[in-house]
Amino acid sequence: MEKDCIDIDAVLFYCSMTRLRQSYALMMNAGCRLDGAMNFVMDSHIALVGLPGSGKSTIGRYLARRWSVPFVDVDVAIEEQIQCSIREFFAKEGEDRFREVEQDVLAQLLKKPEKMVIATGGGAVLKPENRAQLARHSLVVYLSASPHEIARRLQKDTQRPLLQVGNPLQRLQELHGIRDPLYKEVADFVVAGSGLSATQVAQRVAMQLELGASR
Ligand SMILES: Nc1ncnc2c1ncn2[C@@H]1O[C@H](COP(=O)(O)OP(=O)(O)O)[C@@H](O)[C@H]1O
Ligand SMILES: O=C(O)C1=C[C@@H](OP(=O)(O)O)[C@@H](O)[C@H](O)C1
Ligand SMILES: [Mg+2]
Repeated sequence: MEKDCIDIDAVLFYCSMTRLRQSYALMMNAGCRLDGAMNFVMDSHIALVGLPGSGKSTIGRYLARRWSVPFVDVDVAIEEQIQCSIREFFAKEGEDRFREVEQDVLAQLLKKPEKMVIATGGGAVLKPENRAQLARHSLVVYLSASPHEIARRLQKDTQRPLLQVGNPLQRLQELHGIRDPLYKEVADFVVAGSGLSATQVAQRVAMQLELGASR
């Protein structure tokens, strides 16, 4: 083994990437806006997972625009299929039936060859089949946010059936307890969003992916 042989190009490349990451992180922390995307080629779908209200739909739309790729919100695709709102469907058919439709729609989307940004529904990770499909066909980003912050964001929400309860914060804490390990299990990256604006979170996700993601 040639143990004294060092690939100087590799070392220099590593150093420059480290500097670039540090500069990028400093700019983010200083609240700089980066409107122009780096030359980022998506070689798989990018799927966002996280609790309802963590920002999957908002941030997914931003990322797709930034990278000029299609954006698909699984909840919207489900509503097109069921021809009514998710809230109505929950009331009429129940959560188990909703989960079956969700599984079907997600699997169809993940099979598409054109690479896109996908905002999943907060409960998509509950089925092991969905976690396996996500891990196989996409790079998964977990947008983590605290139940307290999400409860504040969704104070006026009437569309998320699971949160139409007397104490939405408590429900979010329960959902967090069950789902946080599942989000972490399936995620390639975790981006913590508490205390940040949606734009800041989106830029953090962009930074992570543009500087180092591939599957
Ligand atoms: N980081 C954030 N800071 C503040 N508000 C946010 C943030 N991310 C999302 N929001 C707001 O929270 C609400 C829910 O966001 P949404 O993208 O629909 O979440 P999800 O798709 O994960 O359920 C929206 O009103 C959105 O504008
Ligand atoms: O957490 C959940 O189980 C759900 C989250 C919703 O999507 P968002 O996470 O976009 O709110 C939607 O799929 C449905 O109401 C169920
Ligand atoms: Mg959503």
